[in-house]
Amino acid sequence: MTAPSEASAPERIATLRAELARHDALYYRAAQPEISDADYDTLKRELADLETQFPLFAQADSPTQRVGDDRTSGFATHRHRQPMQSLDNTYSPDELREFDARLTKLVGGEIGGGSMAPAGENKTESAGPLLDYVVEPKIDGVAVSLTYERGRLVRAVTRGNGVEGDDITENALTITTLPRELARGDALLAELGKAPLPELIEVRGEIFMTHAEFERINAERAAAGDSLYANPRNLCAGTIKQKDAREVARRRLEIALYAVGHCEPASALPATQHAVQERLRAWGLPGVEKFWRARGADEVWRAIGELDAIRATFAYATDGAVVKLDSLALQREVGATAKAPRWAIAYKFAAERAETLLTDITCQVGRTGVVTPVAELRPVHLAGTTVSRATLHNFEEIARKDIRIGDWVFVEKAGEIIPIVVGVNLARRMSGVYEPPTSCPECGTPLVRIEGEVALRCPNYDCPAQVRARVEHYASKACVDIDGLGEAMVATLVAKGWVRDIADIYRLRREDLLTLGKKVEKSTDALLAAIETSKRAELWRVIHGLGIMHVGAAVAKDLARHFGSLEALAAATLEDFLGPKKESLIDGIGETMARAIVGHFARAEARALLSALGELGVAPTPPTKATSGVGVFSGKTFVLTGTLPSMSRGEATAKIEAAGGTVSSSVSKKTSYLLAGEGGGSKLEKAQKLSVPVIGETEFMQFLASPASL
Ligand SMILES: NC(=O)c1ccc[n+]([C@@H]2O[C@H](COP(=O)([O-])OP(=O)(O)OC[C@H]3O[C@@H](n4cnc5c(N)ncnc54)[C@H](O)[C@@H]3O)[C@@H](O)[C@H]2O)c1
Ligand SMILES: [Zn+2]
Repeated sequence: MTAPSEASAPERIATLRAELARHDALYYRAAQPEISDADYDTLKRELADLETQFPLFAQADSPTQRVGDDRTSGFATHRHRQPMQSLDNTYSPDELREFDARLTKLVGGEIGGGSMAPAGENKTESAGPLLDYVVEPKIDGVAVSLTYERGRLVRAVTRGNGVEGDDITENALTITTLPRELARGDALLAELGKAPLPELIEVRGEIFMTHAEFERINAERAAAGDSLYANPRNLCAGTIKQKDAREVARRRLEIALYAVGHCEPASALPATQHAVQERLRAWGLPGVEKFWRARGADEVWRAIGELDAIRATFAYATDGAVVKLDSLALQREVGATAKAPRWAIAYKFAAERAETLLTDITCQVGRTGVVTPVAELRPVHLAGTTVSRATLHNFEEIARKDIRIGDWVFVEKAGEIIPIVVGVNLARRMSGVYEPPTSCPECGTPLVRIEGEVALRCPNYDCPAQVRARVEHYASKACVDIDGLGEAMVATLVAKGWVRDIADIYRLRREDLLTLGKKVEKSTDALLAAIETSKRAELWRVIHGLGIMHVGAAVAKDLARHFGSLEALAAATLEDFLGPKKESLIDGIGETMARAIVGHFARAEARALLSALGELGVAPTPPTKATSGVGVFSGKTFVLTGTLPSMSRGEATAKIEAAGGTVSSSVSKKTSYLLAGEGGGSKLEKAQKLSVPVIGETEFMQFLASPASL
């Protein structure tokens, strides 16, 4: 691209600013970015370069000068005692060296003494003494500031615009590994007076979601026919901004702390970043997986290489290394710009990218008939694996990226995420337009587009692809769990014409199954026994197995608890789910879901299936009150009393229910635990009289974290 002239620069600058502002809103507020981080960083770099080149057009409120704003409506805002900044970032090793050179010059003669290596030991060309750094993984999550007063957690706030952020305390409290109280530190340190608890401290870190949790949620969504989340960072950002803490509790978020903002008294802090890390750990705060101490640019570079080599083994996504000056005194001395500290830099790892030929776009038909395009690629080596297929999400995305069969495309793999086609090499384009299919690749039925959805669907309930997926889902571990009825077996049964819907599983005949091969008697009998057992599966498993849109396992459990039978659920009307003002009457089930459920059972096929299942002897086991939930508190009944130190009753209730327990309002012999805070009166007496165990918040959190202690 040719650089704009003085005349055309203002226009390009204005375009870039508007584009960046749009992407900021998509990324920080909606948690639904349209472009990759690397593409975003490229745009931002172009703007920064233009602003340097044409200082006349530089502006204090340019996206290059401020922190992206994550504040959303519905949250109280809270001012940080010390601003939360962003980090300057680079993808270039040379710029990393420049960063070190700049700092070395800045603090030049002033360093010395104990922390420095003798000059003779240093093998680089740099003339000055080497600086001490800490190299940390850059966790790809959402920045958060926690305030502890006298050791007790009082608040969690997002970065917001850097000056003030959203108060997400209630949501953050669903993170089971987040300590409500700081530990008094290592006994030895405490004895030496080295880990005093500060009066007030703002601890900074990152809320994130592990790959495993991300995949669990996506698998559940896939099973429910919902669209998939793009990556753990976006899902985490969206989750932490949920308005209902119960929804947050359903997804397991985690946290790592790596820095301190404000601290009173300042003397409670050590003098270096590496010691801060150790101190945070001594206070019981989860820290980063690993950090490196490095002296000078060479060692920093080596540490970054080591991090890059092991970061794939971390449970969470990292998108770079953060290099920080170790001495806090020097950090203060070099200070910060409006947007980022001068004493730190993020070195970002570029997502690995490869170019290859798109040989075809095939279409997969899912359980609910949704047609998903898949890119078939000439096999290419990428981030340690051979990639021959990549997801294209939906047809709208193909149109937006203007992808055509026969194109040379760029494929990227960031972290563990499935490869995606990020764009087309237009210079090598040969072929014409791509037209999405108009009929089902499996059964030929014309495809339809449902109002308000981007997806194309095959509307044929008997479409073999949908039947296979439906039966597989019903028989899967997440549903009624019929051992022996996996993908291959289901495909065979459907191909034979023996199974045309879920109910046909219960019509399978032994003599037919025995024709499937020699020596299949044993496996046939095992399969038939498993099918028989599934007739008594827990109600929520059968509900989940029906494949109602938007209904995953968690919702199925709520429905089972609330309705108690398939018949009652199928007979429910919208009024059973929503009040006169469309407010939700059943926890966790909003309007979209309610409409999907009622709509599902309004279909003749769904009702026919239910009565067939009943006639064939399928009689799911309804939840009994005491064992309705799943989770560490399954079968336990709690009563709450008094004021808990760090959570409201609503929060405590949400946690208990999310873990499968129930909360009741009065103490009886059936009460498992009384969760008591300050000022619990009559309930406490009654519990003691009935010998109901009384626990405090700390024990409660311990139970949650390690159920073995129950
Ligand atoms: N794709 C998009 O549309 C889009 C839009 C806006 C921003 N972004 C991405 O976000 C970046 C800018 O966001 P940003 O201002 O949050 O900066 P950043 O994410 O690049 O770096 C700053 C953040 O890193 C985090 N961090 C993680 N580990 C850390 C550690 N060990 N020490 C210190 N901080 C650590 C902190 O939350 C800090 O706020 C862009 O460079 C881009 O990659 C993407
Ligand atoms: Zn079809």
